[in-house]
Amino acid sequence: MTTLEYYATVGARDVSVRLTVGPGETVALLGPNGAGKSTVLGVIAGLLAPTAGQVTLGGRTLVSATGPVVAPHRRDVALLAQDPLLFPHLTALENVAFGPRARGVRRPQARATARLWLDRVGVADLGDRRPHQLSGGQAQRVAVARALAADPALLLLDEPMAALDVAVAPSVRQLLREVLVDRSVLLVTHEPLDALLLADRVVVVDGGRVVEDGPTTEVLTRPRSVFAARIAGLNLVAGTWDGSGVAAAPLVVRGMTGDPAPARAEEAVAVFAPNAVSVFRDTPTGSPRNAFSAVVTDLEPLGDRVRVRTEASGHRLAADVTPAAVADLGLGPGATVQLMVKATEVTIYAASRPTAFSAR
Ligand SMILES: Nc1ncnc2c1ncn2[C@@H]1O[C@H](COP(=O)(O)OP(=O)(O)OP(=O)(O)O)[C@@H](O)[C@H]1O
Repeated sequence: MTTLEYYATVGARDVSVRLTVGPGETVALLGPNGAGKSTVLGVIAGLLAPTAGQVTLGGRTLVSATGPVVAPHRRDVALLAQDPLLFPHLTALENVAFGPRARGVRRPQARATARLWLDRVGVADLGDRRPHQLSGGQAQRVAVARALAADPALLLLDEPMAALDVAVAPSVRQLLREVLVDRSVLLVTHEPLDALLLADRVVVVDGGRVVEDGPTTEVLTRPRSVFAARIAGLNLVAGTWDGSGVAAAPLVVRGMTGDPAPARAEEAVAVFAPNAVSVFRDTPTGSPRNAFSAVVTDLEPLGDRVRVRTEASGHRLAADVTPAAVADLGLGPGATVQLMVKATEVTIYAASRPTAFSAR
């Protein structure tokens, strides 16, 4: 169990991130496309050099913009990507034994370790197969065994379930839940379920900067960024607290202030669930509710409801309605609607951000 301390800038990509992974902690790194997640993994794995800052693992400097660099294979870091990337000419057992062998472990012992790991990941009977004789899920299990057989101080997971069949992903996710306990892990994922089930803490990056960093349940139940709100399935409008609502011109969203309460003129967010939003074709008169004019962009079935995605003056807002309402209102992409949400359904809190890191 080791601590990763990362603060590094990759100038050419305008990615400047500070994060830590504590001993035995799994941290999910989330963010939209192009946010900088792969850049962070690349710096840790030794594929990219930072232009400022440094990365240490267990107190050992892996890379620093000004100092020496530890070669990638000596970093004590294992990477599990969405593609298992097994050596095609080696059997599953030999693939798993490769890590211990590379560390100088003798062949019989490396094979014994590999057998234990294949058993642990549920494919003990597939040791003699070559990668082309394995299904996607089996190959990813072997890749998990290979990453862990080397007993790395830090495990990097890059969308580990993304390439798997939806029927197989849950069992691999469950396997990771078991084997990641007490390991230091940095997990890049687009899947909220991965973050919820696997991560102790979530770091959200956007535009090359950290915009949120906190315990998983805290970030996903009380998001402060549009991205975290989206993966948590919540609507979020960010703006300025004007004393009675969050002003995000031209919208003003009124609601109940939560903790931390915003100060006047301070950045604040208004958060509300899609099932709290009602959809109308015309504005009901005399309503004390929040009302936003919006255009439907997309409809998605969601259990016994339909999620209606809309754009309201540059804000993406979702409403969950019944299929009957979709038919009655004639909803479809391009339809103009009025969204209504009661102030009692909206929580407003200050959007204090993690301190920005700008080593340059
Ligand atoms: N090979 C590259 N050369 C130059 N710029 C790059 C390269 N790869 C990524 N970038 C840029 O670096 C920034 C961060 O990209 P990065 O790939 O780290 O994001 P990401 O969060 O991993 O995105 P995704 O979820 O799409 O994989 C983006 O502005 C991107 O355009």
